[in-house]
Amino acid sequence: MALLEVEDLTVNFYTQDGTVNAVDNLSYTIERGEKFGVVGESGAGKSVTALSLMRLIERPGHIESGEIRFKGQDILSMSEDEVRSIRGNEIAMIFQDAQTALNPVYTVGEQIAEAMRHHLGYGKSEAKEETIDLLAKVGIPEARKRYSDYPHEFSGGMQQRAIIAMALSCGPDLLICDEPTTALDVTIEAKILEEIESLAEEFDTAIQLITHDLGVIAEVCDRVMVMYGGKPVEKAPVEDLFYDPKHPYTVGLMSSIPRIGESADRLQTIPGTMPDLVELPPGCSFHPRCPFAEEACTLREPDLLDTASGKPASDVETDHAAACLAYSGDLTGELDYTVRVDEDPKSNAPTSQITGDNQ
Ligand SMILES: Nc1ncnc2c1ncn2[C@@H]1O[C@H](COP(=O)(O)OP(=O)(O)OP(=O)(O)O)[C@@H](O)[C@H]1O
Repeated sequence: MALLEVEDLTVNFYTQDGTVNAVDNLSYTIERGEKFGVVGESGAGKSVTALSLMRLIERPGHIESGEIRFKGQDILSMSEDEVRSIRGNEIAMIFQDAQTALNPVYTVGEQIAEAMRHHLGYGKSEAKEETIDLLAKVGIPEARKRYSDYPHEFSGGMQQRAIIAMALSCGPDLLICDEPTTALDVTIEAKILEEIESLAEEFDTAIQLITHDLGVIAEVCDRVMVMYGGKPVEKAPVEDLFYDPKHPYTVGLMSSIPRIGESADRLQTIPGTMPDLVELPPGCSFHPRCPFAEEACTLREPDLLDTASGKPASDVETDHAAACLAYSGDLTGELDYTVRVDEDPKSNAPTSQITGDNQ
């Protein structure tokens, strides 16, 4: 049994402009200790998916259907008390904006110690010593002294480290990180990502890392799901995704990874924007932006298929799946792109360039 099994999750928001289908029939699994990336542009449904796992979707949002099984138990059918005992304890979450997660009126150390006392039943001095240990582990210098500092006395990077310490304080099995480094300087970003990765390894915590940046995924994750318009368009082990992307949207995302030393005007981005989720285009929702789109793409919505066999990903064991008519044999042309992967000496992340007639 996987640690987390999300099956056919559908989440809508009932707005004045109409029903926003933010997450549409989404399925994925995360194994124990696995680092799973979720990537896509703004509005793809990444955060709504994460909030659903913690059952934190509020009006006008509603989880319409699906199952979210954590260690085999369906989170969606649990009582509010049961969910509360899992939240922040077995499943922890780190948000982009650390400041909102720290309470300004308590010292950083007290907040973490309090979480430990509450969830783990530690005594006062035990919780304090454990907190100091944890602060040191996440890279806060002079942790004993900083224990009594208030959040405003910490820099942005330090605050984010404190949030990581808080999230890990109860030894969660799953850590959801939603854009954990977006608000930070790039040099601090790399360090924090390393920190998250090595701590997750030490605590054997699985990670669901949400980002719009494939470079961040390459640094940290084992497997990745690319989302577009509330649906997964590609799922693969990270290496396969980088060296052999199968969905044109993924290819477009890869060509937008900035490379150190490369001027911004040479970067390609995918023309167009995410469609309006109230009125999705017919057929494949990516077709208006896809350089390979044909008439069939405007008519038929592609299923997520195993790219090797063309069989539905829901029916077969698949390592690499994509939702594109190219894999069901419904396209007359080819997906004509080549991906060049350059190993960047300054980072572990491969970066890619797209060449080909259609780019
Ligand atoms: N409270 C809300 N009310 C109405 N619509 C919402 C609400 N929250 C999210 N949505 C809609 O759900 C869709 C998915 O949003 P979500 O925040 O999950 O995207 P995302 O991929 O996480 O993007 P970002 O990277 O900007 O956070 C968007 O179209 C958004 O407008």
